[in-house]
Amino acid sequence: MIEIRNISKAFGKKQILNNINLRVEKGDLICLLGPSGAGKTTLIRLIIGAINGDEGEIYIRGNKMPNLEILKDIGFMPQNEALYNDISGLDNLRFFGGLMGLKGEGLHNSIKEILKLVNLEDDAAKIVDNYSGGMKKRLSLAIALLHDPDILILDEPTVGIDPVLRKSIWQEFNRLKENGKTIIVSTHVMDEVEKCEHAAIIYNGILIAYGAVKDLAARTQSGSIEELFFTANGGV
Ligand SMILES: Nc1ncnc2c1ncn2[C@@H]1O[C@H](COP(=O)(O)OP(=O)(O)OP(=O)(O)O)[C@@H](O)[C@H]1O
Repeated sequence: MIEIRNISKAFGKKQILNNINLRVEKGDLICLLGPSGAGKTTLIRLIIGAINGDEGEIYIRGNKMPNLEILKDIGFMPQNEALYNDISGLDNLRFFGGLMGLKGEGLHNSIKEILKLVNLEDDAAKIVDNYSGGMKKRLSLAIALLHDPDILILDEPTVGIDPVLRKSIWQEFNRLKENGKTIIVSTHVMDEVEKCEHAAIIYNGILIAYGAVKDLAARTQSGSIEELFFTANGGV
C-alpha cells in the first residue's frame, strides 16, 4: 500500500534520514516513534511529497509520489496547524471541505459528524484565533478526517489534547482502521505506541526497528519499547 524504498535526506550537511525502508499494508495502523529531532516529520513530508528525497522512492498503491490523484485520498494533519485564524472553526471546515470537493448536504453532514468526534460542536462558531492550542489541534484533525480519506497521515495528532479526548481519538483511529483505513501516526509518547498494531522506531534518522508492537516489546529485557532507544544509544 505505502512503500518507502531506500529513502535518504540531508538538509545542508546534516543527514536527517538514512536509507529508510518501510512497507505499510492497507488497513494498518502504524506509529512512527522517535525522540524529538529523529526525523519523523521529515519522513512524513517525504511520504506526502511535500519535499523530495535525495535518494530513494515512495510509492502509494503502486504510484510514485508525489502524485496529485493519490494526494486527494490522503488526510494529512501537519504538526503545526495550517488554519485560518481570522475565521471560525466552522468556516475553516467549510473552506477545506470545499477544497476537497465536498458540498451541500454532504459537506454539512460530514462537518456535523466530525465536530462531534473532536468535541468542538459548541465552539465551532468561534474565531479560531480565540481557540486554545488543544482546540486548534482538534480542528486540524477534523480537517484531515473530513473528506473520509483512505489514508491518514497524522503528525503528532494528540499533542496538547487532554487524556479523555485523547482516548476517544485513539478509539476513533482504531475504528477507522477496522473500516480499512491505513493510518500513520507519529508520536514521541511511548504509551501511544501500544495503541498501534505496528511501530517504526526512528532514532537519529535511522529506522532501528520495525514490526508488530508486541514483538518489538518482547525483544527487550524489560518488555518495554523504550529500551530499544537505550540500546540504540549504546545502553546509556
Ligand atoms: N527544512 C529544514 N531545514 C533544515 N533542517 C531541517 C529542516 N526540517 C527539519 N530539519 C532538521 O531535521 C531534523 C529532524 O527534524 P524532524 O522535524 O523531522 O524531527 P521529528 O522527529 O519530527 O521531531 P519532533 O518530534 O520534535 O517533531 C532536526 O534536526 C531538524 O532541525
